[in-house]
Amino acid sequence: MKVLAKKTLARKGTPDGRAEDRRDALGISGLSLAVGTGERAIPLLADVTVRVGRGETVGLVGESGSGKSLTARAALGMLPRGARATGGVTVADVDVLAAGRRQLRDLRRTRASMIFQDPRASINPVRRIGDYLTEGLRARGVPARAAAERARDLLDQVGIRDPKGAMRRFPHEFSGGMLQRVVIAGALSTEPELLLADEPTTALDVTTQAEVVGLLKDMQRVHGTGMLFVTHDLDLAAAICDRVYVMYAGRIVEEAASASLFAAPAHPYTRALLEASPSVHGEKAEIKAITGRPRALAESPSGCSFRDRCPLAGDECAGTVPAHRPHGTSLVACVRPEQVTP
Ligand SMILES: Nc1ncnc2c1ncn2[C@@H]1O[C@H](COP(=O)(O)OP(=O)(O)OP(=O)(O)O)[C@@H](O)[C@H]1O
Repeated sequence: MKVLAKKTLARKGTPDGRAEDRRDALGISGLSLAVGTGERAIPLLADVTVRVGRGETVGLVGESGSGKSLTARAALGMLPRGARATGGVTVADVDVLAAGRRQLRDLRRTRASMIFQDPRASINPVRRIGDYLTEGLRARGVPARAAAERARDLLDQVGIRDPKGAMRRFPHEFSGGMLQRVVIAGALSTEPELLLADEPTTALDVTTQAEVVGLLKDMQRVHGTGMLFVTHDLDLAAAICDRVYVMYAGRIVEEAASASLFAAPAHPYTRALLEASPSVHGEKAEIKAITGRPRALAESPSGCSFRDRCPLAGDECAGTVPAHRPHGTSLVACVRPEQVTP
C-alpha cells in the first residue's frame, strides 16, 4: 500500500457540512485510488468522502462496479495490490492509510469488522464456531472461559438455538441465514466502533434477508456500532439507513438523509435508480430500466460520468466534473438538480 499524500481531515470538512470528527466511527475524506503507473494508471476511485457517526447507519448505494466495495475495504486498509491512495481514512482515532501492518491487524480484530455477502467465505470451514467466535476476544486478552461465555451470549442474542451446542459445530452444519447470524455475532464480539456490511443479505432468500437485516439493526442499536451498509438496493438502504451516499463510476454523486432521498432525489442517477427499483414503500406505476450500462471510473466520459446515460445532460455537463453543492437537504454533484427535483 502506497500513500501519496494525506489531507488533514480536520481541515477538510464533510459533504454534510459538519467538520470532520475524530470521534466518528469512519471518516473517509477525498479518497482517490489508482492502480498501475504512468500511462497505464487506472483510476478506481475519485475524491470519495464518506462519514459514519458513532451508532449511525449509513448506506453506500450504486450499481455493480461503482466502487462500493473498494470504498468499504479501504476503511480497513484493504487496498488492491499496488494501489496508490490519496486522501484520508480514519476509523475511530486510527489513521488507516498511515497505519502499519500490526496496527491494521489490531484495527480489524477489535475496532472495525466486515461482513460479506457469502458467510461461508468468511469462516474457515474446518474450524468450530466456538473457535471462530472467541478468536477476536482472545486477541484482546479476554481469558478463555470469559470469551466462551461471551460467545455463547452473542449466539443467543443473534437467535441461535442451543448456543452451547452451536459452539462445537462446524460451519457446514448451519444454513446460509444461520451462518450469517453467526458471522454477525463474530463481527460484534469485540464491540467494534464500525461495522462494514458489504451486501450482507444478497445471497440469502427474501424471508431470511428480512430477518438478517432486522437482526443487524437490532444488534447495531444495542452495541452502539456505526454501520456502513453497502448495497445495490436503494429501497433497502433507504429503509434501514439514516443517511445514504449514492455512488456512480468511482465517485459519490449524492448524499442525503434517507427520507429526503426517497421523496426528492437530487441527482438524475439517484432518480433513475429509484425508478428502476420495485419499491418496498407502495405501488409504482412502472419500473424503468436505466439506459446504457454502468461505467467504471476509468471508462467514464469527461465531465459528469453519468452524462452519457442522463436524460437531462447538456453541453455544460461535459466540461468539468460537477462539484458537490447543496440542493434541498441533499449534497449533489450535478449542475442542474432543480430539473430533477423542482
Ligand atoms: N485490483 C483492481 N484492479 C483493477 N480494477 C479493479 C480492481 N479492483 C476493483 N477494480 C474495478 O473497480 C471498479 C469498482 O469495483 P468494486 O468492487 O468496488 O465495485 P462494486 O460497486 O462493489 O460492485 P459490485 O456490486 O459488483 O461488487 C470495478 O470496475 C472493478 O472492476
